[in-house]
Amino acid sequence: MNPGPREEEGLKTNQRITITEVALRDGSHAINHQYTADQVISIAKALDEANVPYIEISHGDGLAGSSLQYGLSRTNEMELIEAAVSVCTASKIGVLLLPGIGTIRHLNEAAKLGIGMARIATHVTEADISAQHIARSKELGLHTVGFLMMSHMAPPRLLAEQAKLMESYGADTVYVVDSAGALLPHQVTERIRALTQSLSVPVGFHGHNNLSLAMGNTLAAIEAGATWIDGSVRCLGAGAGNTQTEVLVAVLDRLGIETGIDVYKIMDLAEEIVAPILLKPQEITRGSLILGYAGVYSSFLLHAERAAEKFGLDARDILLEIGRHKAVGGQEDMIMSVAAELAKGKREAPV
Ligand SMILES: CC[C@H](O)CC(=O)C(=O)O
Ligand SMILES: [Mn+2]
Repeated sequence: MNPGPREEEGLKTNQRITITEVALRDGSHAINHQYTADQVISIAKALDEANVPYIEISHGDGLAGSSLQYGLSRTNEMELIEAAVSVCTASKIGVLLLPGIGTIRHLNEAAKLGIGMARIATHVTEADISAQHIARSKELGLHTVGFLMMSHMAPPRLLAEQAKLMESYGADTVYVVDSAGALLPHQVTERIRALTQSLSVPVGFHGHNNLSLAMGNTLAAIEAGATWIDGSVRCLGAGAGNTQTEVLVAVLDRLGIETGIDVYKIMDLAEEIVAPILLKPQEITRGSLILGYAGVYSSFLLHAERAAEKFGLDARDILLEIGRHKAVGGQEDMIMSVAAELAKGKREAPV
């Protein structure tokens, strides 16, 4: 399959990378959490046939995210998880859980459906709230991942301390998560290195493409020692989306880095099954670019666009203000209040 010479310099070619496909979870943000069971079945089946090791399925904000605050799911996520488990033979289904949004009860329920992985996500400086959930996930026999969101907001040393906490609670892998797509390649390198130097467990990377750096950052992460990588077919994810899985698989194949994923099959499912369900192509629009520029949560984009329409504002002004407030995941309600304040200021400004 590999068509030509490999550019191996700098990357270890004997590395094996484990890919987690997130289009059915992070991609849920991009389609307003409107997945149907039929869509999930056809995507999961095709990912399984392409031999993708892990497929994450949950509301975009993790288990139990379906709410007025984060957006209501069209289909109960447990139904989606069950449907995906029933059609997968090679791929394992994973879930995302943000302690406080999802609870141990939701984790137990998902485990009963036959998942193989749970990723426990916290803000980058709040790893301590993951202890119980990581411990329970381990008791359930799941591959357990600590997922440190908004990693651009912590310097490498602090990030490594937080990762170490997750490892001490039992995490099998810890991820650097560039939720805002704000990290630059050298900052990814520094962060991944800080983790690989202080942890005994593998390190992962989850990128967003708001600054068009998802692929570059992912390669920097791999070069710095990350061996667990997230991708989304057709970039289907929050903001400008994630590292595009089918492209990543092809690039890694050219580099001689093993993923076990069938290059043609992952391309075909991207083109034939996922592309038709996109509401619009995952482009870097001025809105998503601002997310990376201002360091704002990628999943805030559609909320900010709605608030901009409601208050007659430019979504970029709202997102810049949210960036100044250093809002973290879970603070979606701030978007409407910030927009209301900006609109008030605009009305009251002297003409
Ligand atoms: C709100 C959860 C979030 O979408 C998780 C994630 O994928 C990220 O932080 O990038
Ligand atoms: Mn994400």
